[in-house]
Amino acid sequence: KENEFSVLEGFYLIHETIGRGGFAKVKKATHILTGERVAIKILDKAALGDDLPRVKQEIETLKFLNHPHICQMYQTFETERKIFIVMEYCQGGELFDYIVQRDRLTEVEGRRIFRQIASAVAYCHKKGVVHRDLKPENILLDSENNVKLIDFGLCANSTNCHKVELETCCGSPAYAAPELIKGERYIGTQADVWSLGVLLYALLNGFLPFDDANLGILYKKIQIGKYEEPRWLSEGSKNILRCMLQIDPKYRVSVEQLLNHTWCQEGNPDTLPLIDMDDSMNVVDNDVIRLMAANIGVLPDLLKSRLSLVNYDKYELATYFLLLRRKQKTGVQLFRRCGINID
Ligand SMILES: O=C(Nc1ccc2c(c1)CCNCC2)c1ccc(-c2cn[nH]c2)cc1OCc1ccccc1
Repeated sequence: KENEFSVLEGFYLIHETIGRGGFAKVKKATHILTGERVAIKILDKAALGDDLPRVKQEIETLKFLNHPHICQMYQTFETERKIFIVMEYCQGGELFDYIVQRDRLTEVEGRRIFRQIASAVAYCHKKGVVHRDLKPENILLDSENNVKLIDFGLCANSTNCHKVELETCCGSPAYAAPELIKGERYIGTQADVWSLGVLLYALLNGFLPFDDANLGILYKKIQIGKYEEPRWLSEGSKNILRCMLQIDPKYRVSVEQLLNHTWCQEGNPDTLPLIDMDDSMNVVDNDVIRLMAANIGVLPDLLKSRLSLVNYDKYELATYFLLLRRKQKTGVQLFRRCGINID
């Protein structure tokens, strides 16, 4: 029996299991060349059964999403029995646990988290991707409690995601939009905005706007769309929640409009990555290329051309991404001094 990790040997050191999703196991690992921590999502093809297309869908989608608040995919491996997806390390765990530990977030903290989620979703919508399963369990946090959106297994990609109508009813009931649970044809971006409203409500209150153990009653509550506004909610937060939790999708705001809502703009609008992240993606970072080329012993231009074939089964691409993240985190000076010692 081939050791299931032999394909990773020499590239990654595998550590303990940190989480088990539905049909995935997530292990802590180290990217050997840079020493950076990563998380490796391991899926057993046989156990996946007819969920295999969802995983392929997630991999294809993550290939063209590059955003600081979307969990970055670095590399994928496939053996005859397993699929390995090397992901960004999110040691803050699930947003769900973060809220539960605090009962509910303050308005300042809730706004910071919500703006990061909304900027990631706005970026996806601009790229023609609707997530369709937005909920605290699908939002992880990194070591600085910054948001990392995960699980694009249910997402729908299409060039005109703002217009095309989707049928498949999916996602978690408590976060599902009225039009979605009515089984009507719906617009994915509008359903995502409803889920964002349920998410913000959960962040600020610590409980759900529509909840019931009985699914039928829960659906009724969502369609009526009436929810409690606890006394601790500010006028601004009540207003932005109303903009998202409109039962008629025609009256619901878009994510772009959300980011410009006064409530979102309040306080010090910290540097939100509103610029289109892909510009930075297309312009290859020369510091990283020079450092890598020197260490690997190839000419920068050759390395650039190898990286430009952005197919994720290349170790160099993972190395490039991780060094780029390190530079973004540590700043240029520190980065320039760090050599990668390849013996
Ligand atoms: O790096 C990830 N998780 C992760 C890493 C370290 C630690 C924790 C969590 C919290 C538990 N205490 C130890 C610290 C990590 C990265 C990506 C993905 C991922 C990306 N698409 N799909 C899954 C999943 C991840 O995890 C799942 C998880 C594990 C334990 C709890 C909460 C969440």
